[in-house]
Parts: sequence; C-alpha cells; structure tokens
Amino acid sequence: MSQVVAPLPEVAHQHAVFADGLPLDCGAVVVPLTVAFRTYGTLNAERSNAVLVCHALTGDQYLAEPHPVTGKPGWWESIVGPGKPLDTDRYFLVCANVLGGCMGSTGPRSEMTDAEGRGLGRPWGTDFPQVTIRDMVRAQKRLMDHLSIPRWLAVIGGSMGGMQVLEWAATYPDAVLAAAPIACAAHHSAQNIAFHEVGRQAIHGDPDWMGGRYWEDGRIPARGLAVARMVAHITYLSEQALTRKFGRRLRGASALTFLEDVFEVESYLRHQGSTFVRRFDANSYLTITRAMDFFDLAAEHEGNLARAFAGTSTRFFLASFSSDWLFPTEESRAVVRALNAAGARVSFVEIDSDKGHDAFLLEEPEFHAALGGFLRGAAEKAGV
Ligand SMILES: CC(=O)SCCNC(=O)CCNC(=O)[C@H](O)C(C)(C)COP(=O)(O)OP(=O)(O)OC[C@H]1O[C@@H](n2cnc3c(N)ncnc32)[C@H](O)[C@@H]1OP(=O)(O)O
Ligand SMILES: N[C@@H](CCO)C(=O)O
Repeated sequence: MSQVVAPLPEVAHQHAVFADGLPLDCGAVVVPLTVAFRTYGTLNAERSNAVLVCHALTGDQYLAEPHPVTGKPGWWESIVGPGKPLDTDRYFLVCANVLGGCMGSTGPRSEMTDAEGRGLGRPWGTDFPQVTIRDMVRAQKRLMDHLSIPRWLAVIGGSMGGMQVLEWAATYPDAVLAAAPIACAAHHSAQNIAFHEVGRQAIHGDPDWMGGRYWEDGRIPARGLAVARMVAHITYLSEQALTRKFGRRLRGASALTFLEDVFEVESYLRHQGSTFVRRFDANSYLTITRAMDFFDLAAEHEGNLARAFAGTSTRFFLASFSSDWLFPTEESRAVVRALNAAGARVSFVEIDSDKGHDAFLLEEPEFHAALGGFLRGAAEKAGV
C-alpha cells in the first residue's frame, strides 16, 4: 500500500461554537468547544420529535448524505429517509461529530488554545486532553440546548454510539424518552482494549507519526493507521462473513509467490486500510479508541450498573447480533439485567446474523423492523 498520502482535506462543516468551552472528566477545559453536526427532517412545533443519533468510532455526522471527503453514501442511509425506520417525515434527526473527532468538532486536529481560548497557531495533536464517552455526551448536551430541544424523543446508536446512548440515559435521564443502545456494552472488554492497543502501537511505530507531530511536515502515519484499521476491521466482521466473502480465493494463479496481495482477503483488508487513512486522523483515532477503552458505566456508579439507571423512566430497546464477537450478546444481556434490576422498561432482541459486529450498519431487515417499531411506539406514546 502506498505510503504517500496527503493530509486530510480541510472541509467546512455546519457547527455550533460554545465560547465558554467544556470542562472534561480529566480536569482540563477545552475553550472554545465546537460541535459539528447535521440534521435531517423538520423539528415540529412542539419540539418533541427530535432523535439524536450517535455515531461509532470512525463514523461522523454525515448520517444520510454523501460524505464530504469520500463521496460515499451516509453510513446509515439504508434506514434514514422518508418512510424508513428513522423516518425523516416524522422525526427530526440530529447527528454530531464526537468530541475528539476529526470532522469539525473540537479534537486533536483543531487549533490548540490556551485557557482563555486564544489560538496557539498549531493543532492540539497529542496535547489534546483525553476525553471520555461522558465528555462526548456533555458536548452533545450543549448542542441540544443550543438547538432548544427540551427532550430527545430517542437517543440511538451502535457500538461506540451505543456507549453514548447508555451514558445519555445515565447522565441525563430526564432528557431521554427512549434509548436504543445497539451492539454495545456497558464497558469495553479486556479483549477489545487489547485489539485497540495493537492499532495504537501500529500508529506509534510508524516513523511518519513523529511523536504525534506529523502535521508539522505535512505527513500522516499512513502505514500505521492503515494497519490499525485492518486489525480493527477484522474484529468488525466474523469468520463466516470473511469465508463467505473471500474464502481462500487467490488473486493470482498460484499461492507460492512472495508478491503482495496473494489472497483476496489480504487485498480487501489493504483496501480497507488505505481508504481509511484518506478520511481519518491518526491522533483522533488514538484519542477515541482510548475513550472507548476507558468506558465503564458501572464504575461511574459505585461498581453497580443498575445504579446507573436508578429511577429511570426512559424506555429501552437493545439489539445484539449473534455473530458479533466484539460486543457479544452476553454484554447486552448484562445491560438488560441491570435495567431490569433498576425497574426500567426494556426490550431486547438478538438478531440472527453472520455479518459480525458491523451488521448494525448493513442490510438486516429484522433489526431495521425492530428498531423502527420501537421508535414508532415511543413516538405514539409521546404524541408525535
Ligand atoms: C456507525 C458509524 O458511524 S460507523 C462508520 C461506518 N463506516 C465505515 O466503517 C466505513 C468503512 N467500513 C466499511 O465499508 C464496512 O465494511 C461497511 C460495514 C460499512 C460496509 O460493508 P459492506 O457493504 O459489506 O462492504 P465490504 O466490507 O464488502 O467492503 C466493500 C469495499 O471493499 C472492496 N473490496 C471488496 N473485495 C475486495 C478485494 N478482494 N480486494 C480489494 N478490495 C475489495 C470493495 O471494492 C469496496 O470498496 P469501497 O468501499 O471503496 O467501494
Ligand atoms: N465499523 C464501524 C463500527 C466500529 O465499531 C466504525 O468504523 O466505526
């Protein structure tokens, strides 16, 4: 794969700026706070049909429109639009780039500022404070207030998006009528942290990473970031999916060669790696993977997950996928048990799928029907 990759293009994003900044769990304050976001559909007169969609690790706010960097369709276009489960004729969808991201919200690519918000003429890079999932949610709460949305009809998200949903329900219970954490867990497992660490080490080991100051020479650690994505991408699939897609198929006539890309699956992974580095920032990757690793909702509540949801009136819907070994069904069941212990209203479905963790992004009609039905039920209850 090519080592010569241009830095990410500068793209203008719709955004809100909060001059007073955001205090973070680590004690630092980022001043100002910028939250880049997109909306789909129309906010009704009662302001009661707003749905927050939280994106996963490498997603962004371009939920249902062409991506401004890659030109590819939005990551949930299959279920967002008129008449679809996330029906834009009925709901007002809000999707924000997470704090620490690289698509317009404050993150390592943003200009570093001092405590008064004065620009220091260089990106934050690795000086960007370590953010948490709760910090990301607090940033979204600022956006919610800015948009004068009194309460979310629903907060929805998969993977790291699901972690944000759980955090929303725990931190701002009165602001969330319905919550749908999909293919996620209440904490990141040791195995998941381990895979993230392999990716981080790949980035650190790339000579073009330059201690995180790659931007000084207009470089990016393309090899390291691509390898990080390749490793991570394997965890988003399943053995069955890889076998179904590629099996042991060769690209050339013979396997007994030292040429690159002998197997189709190698070529596929290299493609996933090389396209990723054209749309994502390495320092954001380091920051956000760490935020996922630190996520432990029970630990935020004296080690008792049920306490995170004590007294909640939010209605919950959880979904997992049978072949997801990154966030296995058992992790969702543990959340369901805690919700039951807290007396919450919760429904749960395990979708039979061989597509692995990324099934939540793919064509899964049973999942789409279940999510759409849950949302319609919440909307009817709220008179939307
Ligand atoms: C919730 C969020 O916000 S998450 C953000 C989600 N977006 C991403 O993760 C983007 C990158 N990830 C992907 O593309 C994921 O695989 C998915 C889940 C989104 C898409 O999955 P699928 O539709 O099953 O696509 P698949 O995994 O087969 O990949 C297709 C790509 O591989 C390429 N490909 C397929 N076989 C090969 C091969 N043998 N050699 C090289 N490339 C190959 C295709 O040309 C296609 O390339 P393109 O995406 O540049 O057009
Ligand atoms: N494939 C998705 C989901 C990972 O959890 C992403 O890249 O963000």
